[in-house]
This record gives sequence, C-alpha cells and structure tokens, in this order.
Amino acid sequence: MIEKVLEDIAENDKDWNIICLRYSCIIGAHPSGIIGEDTKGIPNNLIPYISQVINGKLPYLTIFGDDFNTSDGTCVRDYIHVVDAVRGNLAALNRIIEEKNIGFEVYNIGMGKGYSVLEVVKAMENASGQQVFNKLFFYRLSF
Ligand SMILES: O=c1ccn([C@@H]2O[C@H](COP(=O)(O)OP(=O)(O)O[C@H]3O[C@H](CO)[C@H](O)[C@H](O)[C@H]3O)[C@@H](O)[C@H]2O)c(=O)[nH]1
Repeated sequence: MIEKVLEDIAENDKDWNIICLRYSCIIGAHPSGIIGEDTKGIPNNLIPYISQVINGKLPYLTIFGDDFNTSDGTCVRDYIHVVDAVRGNLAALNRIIEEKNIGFEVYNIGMGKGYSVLEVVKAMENASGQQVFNKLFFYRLSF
C-alpha cells in the first residue's frame, strides 16, 4: 500500500526520486561486536533464539510449524547478513544522490535464496559444534 502511494507521488511529481527497499530477515553481527544478536530478554527472532538455546540460556527452540510445502515442512525465509543489508541501503542512497531522474524503484534486500528453519538450525549446530537437542513444533497465527 505505502509503495503504491510513493509510486503515485513519483509519477505525478517529477521532483521526487524514490527507492523502496524490501527487507528479508536481517541476521548476524558487525565484526566489531558492538552491534549484534545478543538481545536483552527472550529473543523474538530465530537466530538469536537458537543462539540462546545453544549457550544454555533457553531450554528449547519452538519451531513454528512443520507442514509447510517445503523440502522439510518447516518455514522458508531469505536471510541476509546485517552488513550486506547496510551495503544495500548505502547503494540505494548513492543511487538516489547520483542519478537525478530515477522516479520510483523497488529493490529486495536479500540473498535471493531461502532456507528452512531446520536448515538454519543445522547450520547453527555445525557452526557451534553443539546440538539443539530440544525442538518443539508449534503453530503461531501468522508466519
Ligand atoms: O522461535 C522461533 C522464531 C522464529 N521461527 C521461524 O523462523 C523463521 C524466521 O523467523 P524470524 O522471527 O527470525 O523472522 P520473521 O521472518 O518472522 O520476521 C522478520 O521478517 C519480517 C518481514 O518478513 C519482519 O521484518 C520482522 O521484523 C523480522 O523479524 C520464521 O519462519 C519463523 O516462523 C521459529 O520457528 N521459532
């Protein structure tokens, strides 16, 4: 809806140059360690949640659904590292500064490849060398 409004503005007033960015799941941390996924309290998102199960702060991971039409039944998302997402933002900013007449454009900030929840769990297990033993399957209203 908001993209449509912005598109109409750019179409009707040529002084406007608008780039809309559509984000996939932004994950990871800056190499400095200053910003990252070490959330306060119980995390809402998959990667920090798995991290806390692996380091023993949380007892188990609840997997939201296992009967999606995917290779293993768990939900698929496109994930992008936070530093790459920032690069995408800067590229969009540079484009809008350097190109005078772009009008309206839309870009996906993602990797263009999806991974299931179980694939992410496996990758985290491989990276940490530890297993996420307890996985509970549960459904939430929106996925
Ligand atoms: O404990 C959890 C947490 C997440 N998931 C699943 O893991 C996947 C990724 O979940 P995240 O919460 O990490 O990411 P979401 O795609 O649900 O949400 C993210 O993407 C959204 C847009 O798609 C919004 O930007 C939102 O703020 C951002 O966190 C989803 O399939 C979710 O159902 C679980 O199974 N268990």
